[in-house]
Amino acid sequence: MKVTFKDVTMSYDGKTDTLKDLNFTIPDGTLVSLLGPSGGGKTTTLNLISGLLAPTAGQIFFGDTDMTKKDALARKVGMVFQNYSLYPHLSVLDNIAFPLKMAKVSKAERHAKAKDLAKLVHVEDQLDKKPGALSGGQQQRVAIARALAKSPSLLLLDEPLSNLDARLRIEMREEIRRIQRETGVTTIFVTHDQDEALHISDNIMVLANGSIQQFSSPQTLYDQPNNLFVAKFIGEPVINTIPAQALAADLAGIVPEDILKQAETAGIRSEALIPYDAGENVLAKLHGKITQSSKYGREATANITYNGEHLLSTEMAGVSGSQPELDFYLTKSGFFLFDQSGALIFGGESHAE
Ligand SMILES: Nc1ncnc2c1ncn2[C@@H]1O[C@H](COP(=O)(O)OP(=O)(O)OP(=O)(O)O)[C@@H](O)[C@H]1O
Repeated sequence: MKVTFKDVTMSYDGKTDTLKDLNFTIPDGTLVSLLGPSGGGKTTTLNLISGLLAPTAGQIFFGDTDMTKKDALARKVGMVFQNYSLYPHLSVLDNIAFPLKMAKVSKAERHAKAKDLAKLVHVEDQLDKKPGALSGGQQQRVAIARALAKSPSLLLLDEPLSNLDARLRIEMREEIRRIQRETGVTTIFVTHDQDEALHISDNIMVLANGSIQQFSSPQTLYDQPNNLFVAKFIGEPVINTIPAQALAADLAGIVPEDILKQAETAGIRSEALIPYDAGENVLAKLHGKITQSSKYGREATANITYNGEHLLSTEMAGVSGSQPELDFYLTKSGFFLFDQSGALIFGGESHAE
C-alpha cells in the first residue's frame, strides 16, 4: 500500500512542532527505513502512519484514500516492536494465530494460516513452544509472523532488532528483507543504526529536527548527500569536514570562483584521498604530511595533516615510507562543498552527470 503524507505537522503540546510540514510518498511494495538521531521524530512518524497518533495538521493517505481521521484498527497495519510483546502463556502457533482468533476466524483456518506464516519466518519446528523457550531472534520471527497474520496493509517495525546481539541483528535484518520481498508488503522500519538502514532498505528517510533531511536510496544518500547533516550522518568512517577555506588555493581554477566564495565547509570521504593520480576521477592534487597510519585486518587508516587541518584516509596507510611529506590526490567522488546553511553547493550530482 502506498503511503503519502501531505503537509503533515505534529505537535504534542500545541507549542513546538515535533514534525514540521512533512511531505513524502512511500511507494507500494517497498521497504523504507526511517533513520535519524534520537528525538528526530522517527517513532512519531511511525505512529502517525499507524493511526496511534493524529496529526495537528495535514493529511495522510493510504493509496488514494484519506486515512487522516481513521483509527489504528481501520488502517489494518501490522506492528512489531523491539520488545516483541508476545503472549507468554500462548504457544508459538497460538501467538501467530491470535489476531485471527480476535477476528473470529475459524480454528482450522487460523491454524492453517499460522502454520504458513511460521514457515515463512522459519519457526515451523517451534510451534508448540512458549515464547520464553525461544531465542531473541526466534521471538522476533514469531512477532513478525503475528503482525502478518491479518494480511496487513503495511508492516511497521519500530527498532525491531535493538534487543538482539550483533550477529543476530545482521541475520535478522537479512531475514526481514527476505520476508518483505516474499510477501511484497510495504514495510516501514525505524532504526537509528545507519548500517542496518543501508543494508535493508529500498529507500531511507533521514529525519532530524522534525524534518526530512533526505529521502532517497542508500547509494544516493552516500554519493549525493543533500546537506552537511546527511553527509556527516551517513558513512563510516565519518566524513572529514574542514573549513572550505583550507582548500581554496588548491581548488582555485578547478571549482568555480563563486562557489568557492560561498563555500563554508568541505566534506571529504576517507576514500576520496588517494596516493596516486587516478586520472579522470581526480579533482585536485594536494600536499600534506602523514602523521600516523595503522592497519588492523581489513581496516587501514592514515592520518594526514593538510594546511593545518586533520584528514583521515582509508587509502593511504603504508605509503609514506621514510618521507611523510607527500603529494596526494582528492577524487571527485566523495568530495562536497556546503554553504553556511549546510546546503550542498558542489559535488555529488554535478559529478554524476
Ligand atoms: N508522547 C509525547 N509527548 C510529548 N513529547 C513527545 C512524546 N513522544 C515524543 N515526544 C517528543 O517528540 C520528539 C520526537 O520523538 P520521537 O520519539 O518521534 O523521536 P525518535 O526519532 O523516534 O527518537 P528515538 O530514536 O529516541 O526513539 C522528541 O523531542 C520527544 O521528546
